[in-house]
Amino acid sequence: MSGAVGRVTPLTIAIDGPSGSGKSSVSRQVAHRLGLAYLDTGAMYRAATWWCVRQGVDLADSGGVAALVAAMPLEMGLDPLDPTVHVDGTDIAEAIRDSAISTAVSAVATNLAVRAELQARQRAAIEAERTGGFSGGAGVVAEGRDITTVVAPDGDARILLTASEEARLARRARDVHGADDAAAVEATRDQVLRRDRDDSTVSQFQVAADGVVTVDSSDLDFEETIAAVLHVVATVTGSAAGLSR
Ligand SMILES: Nc1ncnc2c1ncn2[C@@H]1O[C@H](COP(=O)(O)OP(=O)(O)OP(=O)(O)O)[C@@H](O)[C@H]1O
Ligand SMILES: Nc1ccn([C@H]2C[C@H](O)[C@@H](COP(=O)(O)O)O2)c(=O)n1
Repeated sequence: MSGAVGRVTPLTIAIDGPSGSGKSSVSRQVAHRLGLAYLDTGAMYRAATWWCVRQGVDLADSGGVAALVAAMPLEMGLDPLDPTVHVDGTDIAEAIRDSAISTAVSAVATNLAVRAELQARQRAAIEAERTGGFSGGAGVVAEGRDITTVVAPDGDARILLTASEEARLARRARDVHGADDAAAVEATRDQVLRRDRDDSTVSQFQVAADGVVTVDSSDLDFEETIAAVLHVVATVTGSAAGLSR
């Protein structure tokens, strides 16, 4: 529980961006510091992919995949300090980060019926946080690729978090390979750039939509990026909400 009970106006903060831009790590910290819940929508697409692989469906079978995802018993835990992902009672938080899932996830995320199903669940989770849920009604930071544009276009703050291709590849290489030398960066290219190419066929996350504020983290360190996002939240919500919560 965030201790946010009794606060007046719930906040929905929507953050989109390409792979490696820092959405997940920055959103978690922003949510924690503001006493909000944290919704990792990418984890939901990863969970759907894990579930389909587990059930043995061919990911190219769009009808089969859509039917499985429609019935997927997914539970998302929205504590920013300990976000959890369970499907059918199994904790899959680690399994969905496997490189096999990272490689396959775009095939599921570009299935339009899957998107409609998960977007509906995401809207429901956001609404639940505006009235109760983990945050006690304080609200949520939801991040992904289509949150500012499709899932929460009326969000109180909408941010596109970007970074140069070079910065994103280096960050992901350090995460996955523990180094950002040329070999590590090359080995990361598919998981960052090819995935972004595939994912951008169904979502718009490379350029900010109308009313969405861009934060470019290429030359910012982690703390500076969090501060920049908090500053945008405080500015666009028209109060000190983003700083005092
Ligand atoms: N401003 C920053 N400066 C340096 N490193 C950063 C910055 N922001 C995030 N990072 C680091 O970059 C890595 C990738 O960040 P993160 O996983 O949050 O990106 P993402 O946009 O959610 O990626 P994906 O969509 O592929 O899951 C993490 O190790 C994170 O700590
Ligand atoms: N709102 C979203 C969130 C994620 N996706 C897709 C794009 C990614 O390939 C995949 C996993 O996301 P990640 O954990 O890397 O942020 O899910 C999407 O299409 N829409």
